[in-house]
Amino acid sequence: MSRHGEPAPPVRIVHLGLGAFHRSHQAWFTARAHDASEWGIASFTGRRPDAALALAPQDGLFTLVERSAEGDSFEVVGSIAEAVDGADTARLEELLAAPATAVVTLTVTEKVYDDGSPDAPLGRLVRGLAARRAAGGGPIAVVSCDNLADNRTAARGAVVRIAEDLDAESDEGGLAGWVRENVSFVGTSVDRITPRTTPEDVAEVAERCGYRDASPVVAEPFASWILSGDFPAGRPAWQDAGAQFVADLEPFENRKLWLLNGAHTMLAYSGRLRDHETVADALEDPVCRRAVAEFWDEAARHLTQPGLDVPAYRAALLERFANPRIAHYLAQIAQDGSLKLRLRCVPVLQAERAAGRSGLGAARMIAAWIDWVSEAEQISDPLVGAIQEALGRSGRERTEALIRLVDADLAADAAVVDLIHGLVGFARL
Ligand SMILES: NC(=O)c1ccc[n+]([C@@H]2O[C@H](COP(=O)([O-])OP(=O)(O)OC[C@H]3O[C@@H](n4cnc5c(N)ncnc54)[C@H](O)[C@@H]3O)[C@@H](O)[C@H]2O)c1
Ligand SMILES: O=P(O)(O)OC[C@@H](O)[C@@H](O)[C@H](O)[C@H](O)CO
Repeated sequence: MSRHGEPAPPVRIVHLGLGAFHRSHQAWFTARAHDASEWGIASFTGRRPDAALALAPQDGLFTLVERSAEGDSFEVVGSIAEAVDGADTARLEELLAAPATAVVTLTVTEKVYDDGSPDAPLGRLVRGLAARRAAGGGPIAVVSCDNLADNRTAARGAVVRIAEDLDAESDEGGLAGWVRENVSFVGTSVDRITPRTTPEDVAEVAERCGYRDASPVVAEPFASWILSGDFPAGRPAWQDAGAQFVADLEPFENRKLWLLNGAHTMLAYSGRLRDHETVADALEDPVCRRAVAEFWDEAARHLTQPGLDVPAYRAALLERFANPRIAHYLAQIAQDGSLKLRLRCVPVLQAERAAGRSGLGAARMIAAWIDWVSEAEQISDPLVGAIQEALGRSGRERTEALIRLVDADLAADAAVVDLIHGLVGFARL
């Protein structure tokens, strides 16, 4: 794949976290805008250079395979003008200092918002913002596209904290104040199921398209992007591809995080315990499906704002999850569970308890996680050490220690601990 000498669109967007989802979502929305020729993306990898090494030789071009239950369609996406190794902080700082750069987007995974080390993505971003301040590059928008509740506040909090630390170390100071005045943090709810690309996908693109793409991306046809916030230096016409701009993001965010991501997490743990590999497999199992429906009933009681149309959203989710041609592996979704439960399950459990109900459906999700971490050969989680320590205990005390890693208040509520302890084992074969 190559641009055959045609120029890439000029870089006006910097992205951190060059993964599969960024390409099926923000890069695709940007390529679909009527002003796409004015908005190129420089996309930086996170921990490893691999994704940049695969894309750079093909001029940033890649194939999006849109996979529906009926078949695949193929589209070359041209919005990534540069694919860069995240370790190249000189290029990042140069681009962020440039007044033409108007937007920074992030898909760095949920746990990275708690990582303030200088070489983590947000540390790099803050050094880039310092370069922008020094160069007089002007205001800019930072758009978090990670599955976090109130991701705008999470991004702002993390960036300002790191800027304050830098201020404390420097003689000049003032960076945190500059960030507060010049960086507009935009909140989003993002949605497009994008599993990891497999070698079979690479082979399929070669066969069906007649060219070699080292790094295609596979996604479902559905795509949604709901945004809230200002873009002081402009943005692409993402609405052309269906993006929605709203004043109050929270109801949409909760609907997506609780119903879609919550169901994913429930299916991941209950499904793995019952030997299923993918979301579609687990959904066919009545035990897993009942657990999802019960959790959804609880979540729906707290999704009452007009316009959310929860019954239609649930029906659409069942259809999306059941797509037999999307192999979305439960093992991938199961990663970082302590953090994901906090976002996808705990708010529903708390809301149910506050309303005087048990929260049985949400409690089941935590019970399934406890069972899964007890059995898993490998646990990928920012709290893996503490999880292992808790697993060394026994009985109710063990359950309580594991719940504490998800939420300290829940662990302090004896009725919740008893409820979850009694549910452990519900999904085992
Ligand atoms: N895949 C999806 O269906 C989907 C849908 C909606 C939202 N999201 C959001 O996008 C995020 C990324 O998803 P993806 O499928 O592209 O994953 P991915 O693994 O393909 O990409 C994640 C990117 O973040 C970087 N990263 C991860 N952990 C890091 C760390 N500790 N330090 C530095 N960089 C790190 C990786 O290097 C990579 O560039 C998710 O965590 C989620 O918040 C994903
Ligand atoms: O991407 P993660 O690992 O945070 O979560 C796994 C899935 O629940 C998630 O990626 C969904 O597929 C996605 O949020 C759908 O839009």
